[in-house]
Amino acid sequence: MMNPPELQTEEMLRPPVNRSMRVLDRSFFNRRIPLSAARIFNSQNISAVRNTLTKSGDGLFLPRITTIRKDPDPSLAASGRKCYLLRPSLKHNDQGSWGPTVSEMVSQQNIGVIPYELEIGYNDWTYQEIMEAILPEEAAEGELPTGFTNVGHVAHLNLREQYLPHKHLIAQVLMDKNTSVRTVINKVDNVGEESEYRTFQYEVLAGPDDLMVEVSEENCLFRFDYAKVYWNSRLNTEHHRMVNNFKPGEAVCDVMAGVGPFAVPAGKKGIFVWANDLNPDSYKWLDDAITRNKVANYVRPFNEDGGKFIKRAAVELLSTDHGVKKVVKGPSKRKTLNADGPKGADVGEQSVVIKQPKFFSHFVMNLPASAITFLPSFIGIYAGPEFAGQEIPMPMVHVYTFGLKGDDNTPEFERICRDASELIGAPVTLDDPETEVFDVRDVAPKKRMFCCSFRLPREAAFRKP
Ligand SMILES: C[S@@+](CC[C@H](N)C(=O)[O-])C[C@H]1O[C@@H](n2cnc3c(N)ncnc32)[C@H](O)[C@@H]1O
Repeated sequence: MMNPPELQTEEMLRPPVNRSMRVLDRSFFNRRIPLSAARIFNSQNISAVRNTLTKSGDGLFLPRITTIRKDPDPSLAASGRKCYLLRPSLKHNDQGSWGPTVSEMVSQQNIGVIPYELEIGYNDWTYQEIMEAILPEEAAEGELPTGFTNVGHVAHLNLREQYLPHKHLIAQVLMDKNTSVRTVINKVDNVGEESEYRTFQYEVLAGPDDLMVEVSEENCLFRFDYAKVYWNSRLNTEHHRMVNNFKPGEAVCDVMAGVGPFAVPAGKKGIFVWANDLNPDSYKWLDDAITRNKVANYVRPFNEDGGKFIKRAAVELLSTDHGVKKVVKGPSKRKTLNADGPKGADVGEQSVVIKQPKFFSHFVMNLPASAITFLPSFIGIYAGPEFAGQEIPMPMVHVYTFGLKGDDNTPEFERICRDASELIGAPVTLDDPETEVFDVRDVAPKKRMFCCSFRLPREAAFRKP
């Protein structure tokens, strides 16, 4: 472990640089750094010495490096003697570099100043620091591939072209530095972006090709094969926001439910959800999540095309009798004396049946690339003879879509409402206080994901074919 002689100590406190490394060589990062240390004569004084030297700025400041160490002399170390690492510019053999605090402590015989060789290695550097040391120079300009999404034990990278020659190296360091990561994958092309089930093509860069993951969201546990179904951990805030719109006892139709990140947490809140997805694998893992999270009383899975499901579900809900028995607390104290008990007595718990409503209060369609094109399915949704004479509350429709990113979103919001109006054949306008276009998140430099929520216009819902 020889240091290049021209290196100054300060430089050695950064990881050594090797931009031609292709296979991870952890030992390359080992260094012995000549420093000085304060030998603490009285072990009772350790924290006092450390506090004084930290305050005066004479201590070594290097994140993650322990500055209180065993004395380098083995016989002193054996008797518990410690030393405190000092700033690199303070040299044990140059009293002129000590400064007033160290000089005074030495003259009072609190400390001695001794040479200390600090051994430092791969484990002492962060992922970021190692990336800066091994990736091409542009990396220093803040272009580091630090962004990855964690799905259970899988780290999912989407590496830019310039990093592809270093992909295995990046993956290995990423895995070393994140103990919960067991497999690192990289998205290989954009074909998956447009795939029917919103899955993607990937290559495994490190660890086993095992994408069976377990993730937790909103206190619900999901298990699924990430290679076969859609999941995006970055949507958790949006899932939470949407579920907050639903009230216990309401019925919700989740038209493109995936493995259930809206449906299952909503079920836990006592909301009746009919959750559908066209992908048989999504259906399988949605069903699994329903059982796993014990929401089968509230969430029912379906596996068909969303466009057809919208009308069919509306009709079937009307003729479905379903309820959930629930134990609720009665009023805590009796107000009057009656035959059942004395005044002031606790009436305790009682069992009630929460009936599934006959009409959906919300329809959710999260398939931003094309969900808006499913809006014509709402035309005439309540025009069938089975609905005649019913008093039907109009549902809220929440449709996700992509749009252009700009400083002012208003033109894009208006464009989305215009598209929705055209497709549904009735006005959807921002003048209606119930209409909202919510800015969900950035998906690319010029692309954003929005959610357009509006009350289904009656004229669309009752229009005869
Ligand atoms: C963007 S994902 C959203 C999944 C889930 N709602 C979420 O928030 O994570 C879109 C889902 O729509 C499903 N899908 C695609 N085409 C569909 C269709 N015609 N009918 C129903 N579901 C469809 C996909 O399989 C995928 O699970």
